[in-house]
Amino acid sequence: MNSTGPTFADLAHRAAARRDRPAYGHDALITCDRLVRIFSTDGVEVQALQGLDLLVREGELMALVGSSGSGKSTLMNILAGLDTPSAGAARVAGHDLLTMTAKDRLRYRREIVGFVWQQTSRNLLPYLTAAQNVALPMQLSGARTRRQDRSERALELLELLEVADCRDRRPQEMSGGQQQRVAIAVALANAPKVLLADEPTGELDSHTGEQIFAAFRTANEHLGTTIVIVTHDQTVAGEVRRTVAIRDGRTSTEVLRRTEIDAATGQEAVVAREYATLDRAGRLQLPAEYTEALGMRDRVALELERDHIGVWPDDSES
Ligand SMILES: Nc1ncnc2c1ncn2[C@@H]1O[C@H](COP(=O)(O)OP(=O)(O)OP(=O)(O)O)[C@@H](O)[C@H]1O
Repeated sequence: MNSTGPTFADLAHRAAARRDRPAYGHDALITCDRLVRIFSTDGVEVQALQGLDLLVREGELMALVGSSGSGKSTLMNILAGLDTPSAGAARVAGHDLLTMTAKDRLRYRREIVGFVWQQTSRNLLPYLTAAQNVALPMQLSGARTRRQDRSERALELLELLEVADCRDRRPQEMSGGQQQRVAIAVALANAPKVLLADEPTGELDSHTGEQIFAAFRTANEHLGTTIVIVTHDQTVAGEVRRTVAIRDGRTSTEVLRRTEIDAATGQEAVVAREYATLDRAGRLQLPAEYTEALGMRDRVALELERDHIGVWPDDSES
């Protein structure tokens, strides 16, 4: 036996350490682990999600960005319980989205997640007033609530989102911005753990968009709801602490924003920093502008330094 190799005791120790290590995403409210979604239409396969990893902590308000076709809506539909992944793992608030039964799925959609869509018309029933729209999900949920309690809660939510004056109006009697705020109240009716919003400001002008974003922030701060917003809107993406970018069905970069106080002036400033996502297999995507600038292709040389890893163009031919 090679005397420099690990001893049996070493191997046992390593195995025990690996076993005791917390599972990936054990403390996250949303865990996507190597999520894959393949669509087949007319014999052509499209890999909309190609092993996407994402963790969202309880109480976070975060944005997802990415170019058209990168997989954002596919991910949102899976998290909303409307679609099932082809492979990988996805858990939201302890619910396994791959193995849920049809009954669990219905309960999940009614009680665990709320959603707000881009098309204002998709969020509200046209023949019900704002207050009735908000009360409806409570009526449909399994919990037995009194009619009076439902209307009180509906009004409280409309007040929180500053649209109490619209309580007796039907959607066509409200502006687009008011409809979206009522839609947020509907989504919050059953006190979901997670609120998902797919381009909620997409059909609105920028000023109204800001008001809608403020409504999400209110929900996050007052009710503690975890919120994930898909957006193309730079103002929205710039206002959250964390923006995750999706590229080709995978998370590629993250921008984190912190408030720092300038030592000299005492003024508060928001500092944003971009990070690349390192997946569980150790893969990371180098930005195209970096690799192109240095003519990097196919192969790069890596060197481990004391506090960083150096990446060099392939010099094997020279
Ligand atoms: N039901 C479907 N059947 C076949 N292909 C689909 C289906 N849904 C999405 N796709 C494909 O999967 C890929 C990802 O689509 P997805 O709608 O998730 O992108 P997106 O990032 O939300 O784009 P956008 O910003 O334009 O809404 C695209 O190539 C799309 O054509």
